[in-house]
Amino acid sequence: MRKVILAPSLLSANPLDIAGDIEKIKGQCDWLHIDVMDGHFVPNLAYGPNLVAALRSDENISLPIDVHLMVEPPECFIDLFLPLGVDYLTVQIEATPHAHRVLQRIRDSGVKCGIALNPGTPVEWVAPLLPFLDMVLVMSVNPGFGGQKFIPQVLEKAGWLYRERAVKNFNFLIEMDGGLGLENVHTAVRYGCDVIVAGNAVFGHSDPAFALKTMRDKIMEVFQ
Ligand SMILES: O=C(CO)[C@@H](O)[C@H](O)COP(=O)(O)O
Ligand SMILES: [Co+2]
Repeated sequence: MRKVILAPSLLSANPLDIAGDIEKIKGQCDWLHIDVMDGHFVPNLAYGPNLVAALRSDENISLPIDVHLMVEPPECFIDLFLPLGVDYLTVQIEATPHAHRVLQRIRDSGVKCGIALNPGTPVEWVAPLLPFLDMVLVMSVNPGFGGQKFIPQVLEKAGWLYRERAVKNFNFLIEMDGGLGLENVHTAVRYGCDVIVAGNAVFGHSDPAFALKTMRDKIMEVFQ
């Protein structure tokens, strides 16, 4: 059985009580997913290094931190995050002509590197990068906002990555982000996803820990 990682997105947490929301879910999740938005690559603004630093220095929070940079160009911003003790730093492939160089810099700093693909970006774009990647993030909504509708056509990208990884013996994780919840989490896992990001389905629920536990149960059914 594959280990499936649940990574709630703090974009949908209560901005006035992020620590309180993390306290509610920390027994039921594996990572924390943090969205960074620049108002340029995406039409929204969200989170930055100060939140990441505050989370990392909080002794009550030991969960791995997965930072999703929706900023252009990422090479101008990665140095803000690399010294903070993040676990994964993911950049969008559409945001730079120098994806390989950016990934190398992330890796050289001892941080795991990921590349994200918008729904309209062909998955083959990442093919030359696969040997150097720790994670591929398949966006299942257009980036910029939480609470959007899942785009099912992206599932095939996860399937392609899963097969490519098996055939060529690569090590990257396959992450999916956007519009995921109780009704489709099992489908994403069936297509090969290892990391499930969910914002609205978790923090929009009256009991976020219960929402995560129910997602976990749905995932378990895939392997039975
Ligand atoms: O990167 C993004 C949005 O750009 C995500 O991480 C969202 O935060 C996911 O939220 P939901 O679609 O699960 O509500
Ligand atoms: Co994200």
